Amino acid sequence: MTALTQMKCEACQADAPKVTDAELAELIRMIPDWGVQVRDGIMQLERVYKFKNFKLAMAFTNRLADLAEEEFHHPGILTEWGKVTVTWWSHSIKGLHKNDFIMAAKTDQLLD
Ligand SMILES: C[C@H](O)[C@H](O)[C@H]1CNC2=NC(N)=NC(=O)C2=N1
Repeated sequence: MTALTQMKCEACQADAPKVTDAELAELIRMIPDWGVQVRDGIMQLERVYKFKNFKLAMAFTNRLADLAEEEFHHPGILTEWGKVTVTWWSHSIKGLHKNDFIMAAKTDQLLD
């Protein structure tokens, strides 16, 4: 199977299917540092990245913003001193799409 980081997001229409439980179980194993949260009934992927200071946290945030624009798929981002919380879900389907797993894997690559 192609690595998530080699894939591109697809345009996610409102009628696009959410990942099934089986797909979720398979995909979440590919991004072991990410957890699943449910907020207002919406399933989301979330990871907290730690940094030495605010400047490094902000630099990562800006790289993530560029990635989101490239893929036209956008995360929730909370940037604090030494910490960035990144949350991925698909607004159009109010849940998780394969795009979110692709973007989580590509977010991890920003650390390389
Ligand atoms: C308004 C804009 O079309 C939408 O927000 C696009 C672009 N970015 C997006 N990002 C995410 N995470 N989900 C979407 O459904 C989405 N759709």
